[in-house]
Amino acid sequence: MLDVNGLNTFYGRAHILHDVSLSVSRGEVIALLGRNGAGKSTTMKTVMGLVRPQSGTVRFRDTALQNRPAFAVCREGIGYVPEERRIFADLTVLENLEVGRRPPRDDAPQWSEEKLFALFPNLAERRHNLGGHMSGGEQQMLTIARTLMGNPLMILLDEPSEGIAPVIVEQMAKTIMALKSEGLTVLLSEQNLHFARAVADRAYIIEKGTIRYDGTMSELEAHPEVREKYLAL
Ligand SMILES: Nc1ncnc2c1ncn2[C@@H]1O[C@H](COP(=O)(O)OP(=O)(O)OP(=O)(O)O)[C@@H](O)[C@H]1O
Repeated sequence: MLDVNGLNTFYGRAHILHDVSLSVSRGEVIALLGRNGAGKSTTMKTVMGLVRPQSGTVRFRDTALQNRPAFAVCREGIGYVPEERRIFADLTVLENLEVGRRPPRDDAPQWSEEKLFALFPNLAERRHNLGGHMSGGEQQMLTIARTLMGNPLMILLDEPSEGIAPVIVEQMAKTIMALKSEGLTVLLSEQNLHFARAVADRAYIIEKGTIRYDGTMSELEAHPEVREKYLAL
């Protein structure tokens, strides 16, 4: 569904991504693993058209996306949840969701507020609360829920477990599994191998902007030396 090939991305003169290639098939949950500063966010931003690659291609269902602006990438059906949660602090939970509403697509799971409240019970209880009054974990859930209101075919989640309480991390893993069972395709970035283990089918490991490893989660289990070399354990 998503095919990224040979991406080279620079910030100014700093060469950040080196020939990054990865692919995600329909219905898969794929983890992009790596330590702080390895290039996970830059990979996502490049796919989303927020940062322009100097070379390489991004194809989504046979449409070339490289060098397309972010709004066009969203319109093709890719939703993006950045690391810094971007909720509207002075809108209620319901209003935040309404902002994300886009027309349904025939070939993507369709979401309504009620369906999302079933998936995120914490948000249901607080539907009339202001976004700014929610905890970090709830804001993270709200950002994901608002992205789903756009009825995407695929979502990119940048470090969904970062900076949230352990009990919410567990809920987050369950939510991602529920999204997968709805047929949504997911690419998530993580430093937390434990979280990735719980949700992902396959993983890529990135270090210094280079993909060092790819394989199924069980293959990664069988290679402790890879985990030790490239991941925070
Ligand atoms: N806007 C920017 N300008 C210059 N350098 C940047 C910029 N954003 C990120 N970098 C650098 O690019 C490299 C990759 O950063 P990136 O944010 O993609 O890493 P990451 O794997 O997502 O890690 P993190 O968990 O810290 O976000 C780092 O060395 C970082 O310092």
